[in-house]
Amino acid sequence: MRLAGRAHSINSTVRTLIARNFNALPIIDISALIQDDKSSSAVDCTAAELHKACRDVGFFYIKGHGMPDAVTEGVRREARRWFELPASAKQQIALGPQTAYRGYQQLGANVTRYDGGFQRDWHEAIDLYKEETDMAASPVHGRNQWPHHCPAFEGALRQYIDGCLHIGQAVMRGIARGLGLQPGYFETAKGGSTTADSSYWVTRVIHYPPLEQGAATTGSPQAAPGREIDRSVQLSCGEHTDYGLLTLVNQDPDIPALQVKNARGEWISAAPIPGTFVCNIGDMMRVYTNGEYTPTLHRVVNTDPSCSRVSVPFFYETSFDAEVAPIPALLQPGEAPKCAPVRYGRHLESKVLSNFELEPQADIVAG
Ligand SMILES: N=C(N)NCCCC[C@H](N)C(=O)O
Ligand SMILES: O=C(O)CCC(=O)C(=O)O
Ligand SMILES: [Fe+2]
Repeated sequence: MRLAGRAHSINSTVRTLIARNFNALPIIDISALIQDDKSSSAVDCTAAELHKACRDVGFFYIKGHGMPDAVTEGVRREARRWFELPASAKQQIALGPQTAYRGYQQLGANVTRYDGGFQRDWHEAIDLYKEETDMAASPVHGRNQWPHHCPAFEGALRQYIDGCLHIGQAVMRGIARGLGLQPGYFETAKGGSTTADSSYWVTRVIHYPPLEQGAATTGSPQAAPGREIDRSVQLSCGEHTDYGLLTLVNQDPDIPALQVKNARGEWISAAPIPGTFVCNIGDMMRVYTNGEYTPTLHRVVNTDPSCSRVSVPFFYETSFDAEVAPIPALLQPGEAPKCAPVRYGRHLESKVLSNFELEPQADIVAG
């Protein structure tokens, strides 16, 4: 566990820079958190491992999460079948401003900001969020477009989301403890409580076809002015950090494609390990910890021309209205917060509204 007298923040910044030269991602068994064994020293050990992983890497695998393989595999299998449907069937649940950005996005519709320009992501996906009917309050509020015509897929997704909410809450209890806070800190946080019920969760069901032969996947893309798309580089998903608290990635086995950037700028593979989720912290954790935990850049590059990959990341987030600010108990006496408070919902809106190309591109062949 963390001790009360903490190093001055300059030291902690230096330590973070050194420590972020990781070559591999830690694997953390969270079974003690899932069992919620309050008295157990196993919970303290797990919390200490989470603390080190969040501070030094920002990414880790979790095992012992209790979600049966049948659920993680089932949702990927049903997703794969759904993506094989004809484009016209998939377009019936197409997303746009009128669907609160919930539903299907075809190959190339998602873009990632890059040094002032934009780069097209080579994936198709279904985006779902916590349902919120007060549509006037946000452009992302609305109902989901569930794949109603595939009841097995819809059922698998709902079961998967319930399970992920439970795991997300348990891991956040461990992270709170690792920070020296009450385990339920994020559940009762002053700026907005985050529980399995209140989390403004997101899930993306993603299909990554192989990259086109000869596509450039390395090198620095040209900065493009305004919203111009840089076509010199093709990545399955461009380099980014996630927007909220905690991401859980359920990925196809045997296809290493997710890559995590260390402080030397090297890409470290987050290759699939059966029975685990890859976990990472998002932008809100940087604010809560006043920069001690920074979200790690990552990208997806599916270069194997014989493999098409499915992943189902689940984003466990704060409530939509949460006012996220540095946690006072984590500051040194007299230390001024350096991270400005953020309303999570506003941050999410700004990301989502810049993620889609508004005009369909003639050079994209609908999958
Ligand atoms: N909900 C989350 N975190 N989604 C992450 C997607 C990252 C890619 C997106 N085009 C972007 O530029 O952010
Ligand atoms: O597909 C993956 O492995 C991760 C995708 C991702 O980083 C995201 O959607 O935020
Ligand atoms: Fe991500």
